[in-house]
Amino acid sequence: MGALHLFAPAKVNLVLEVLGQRPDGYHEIASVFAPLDFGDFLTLTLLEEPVVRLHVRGHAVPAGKENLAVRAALLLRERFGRRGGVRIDIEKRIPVGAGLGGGSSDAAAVLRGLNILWELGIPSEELAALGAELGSDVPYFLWDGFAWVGGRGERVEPFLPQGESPYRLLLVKPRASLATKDVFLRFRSRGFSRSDGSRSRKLREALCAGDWEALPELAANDLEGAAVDLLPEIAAVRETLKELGACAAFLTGSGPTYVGLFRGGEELSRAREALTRELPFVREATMVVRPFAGNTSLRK
Ligand SMILES: C[C@@](CO)(OP(=O)(O)O)[C@H](O)COP(=O)(O)OP(=O)(O)OC[C@H]1O[C@@H](n2ccc(N)nc2=O)[C@H](O)[C@@H]1O
Ligand SMILES: Nc1ncnc2c1ncn2[C@@H]1O[C@H](COP(=O)(O)OP(=O)(O)O)[C@@H](O)[C@H]1O
Repeated sequence: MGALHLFAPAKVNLVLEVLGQRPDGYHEIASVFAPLDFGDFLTLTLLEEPVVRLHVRGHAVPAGKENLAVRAALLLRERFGRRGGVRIDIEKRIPVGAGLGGGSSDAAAVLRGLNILWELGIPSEELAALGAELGSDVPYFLWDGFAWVGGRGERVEPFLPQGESPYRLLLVKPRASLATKDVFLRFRSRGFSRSDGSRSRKLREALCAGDWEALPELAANDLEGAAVDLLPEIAAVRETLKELGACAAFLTGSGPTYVGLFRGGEELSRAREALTRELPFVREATMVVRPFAGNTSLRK
């Protein structure tokens, strides 16, 4: 029986703008997503019995049908009627409910992997539509690289920044997690101001022109006020990152993980040591700038 090893990267939102609420209740966003060299590892092993089994090491995640990776496999089986089953092993390194997109990345990896192992030949657009049924972030993870993302997450426009990022990232998450839904609800009920999408467009243009200096100025997240309302202690994380030499500190996704951008390795090491003493999850990472692989990578 075949097996496939997959890397499911974490993401950060370099800019996250909320443009308004849609008739379906979701929010229209404009965002720049960047993939990291840090993520989960998955192994998919085909089984003869028609079952989907899950084995997880590392951070605790929901078992069974609540798990997005399992849901991705069940969705494919239901739509494409495969007889066999699959065992999904996840080495869960991305913290859960962190704004780093871990569950969505696992689900996308399972969609990509089973499309290959079960020889389904699903074209990338159709796979992305299936992904959107599982979660707003899933379509992004079916692509490989930086992307401008719009709609509720289903509009994914990959782009290739020029040159290499001069920054190292420090990801810092307090013990508590935040549910995306609660953060959007708070955003609405507090009437936090909305954006017009120009920041995301500007950042995409700057990175495509190799202007990495624009990143610390443009990095921002409209959900930050709502996340801080729900978890006031995270405001201190931002301040500490700045005091420790980050050239920018911003929230990723619906939080509560903060991203510190560092130019120098020494400052980053000092910040990492200082924060590790206080907080449970502190991790260095790099944004992965690589050529956009395009549709064909999904059909391999
Ligand atoms: C905000 C973002 C930005 O990357 O990040 P995360 O913090 O979750 O990573 C995402 O758009 C999140 O995507 P995802 O985590 O897949 O969300 P979903 O499961 O689809 O939605 C969870 C809930 O969040 C709200 N939601 C989500 C996305 C969106 N564009 N508008 C919304 O209002 C809805 O209430 C929905 O029921
Ligand atoms: N494989 C999985 N990995 C992480 N979270 C999962 C997974 N499957 C289901 N979930 C659930 O999805 C929700 C969002 O988790 P996650 O994707 O880690 O956060 P975020 O959307 O903030 O990036 C959590 O409630 C978590 O319990």
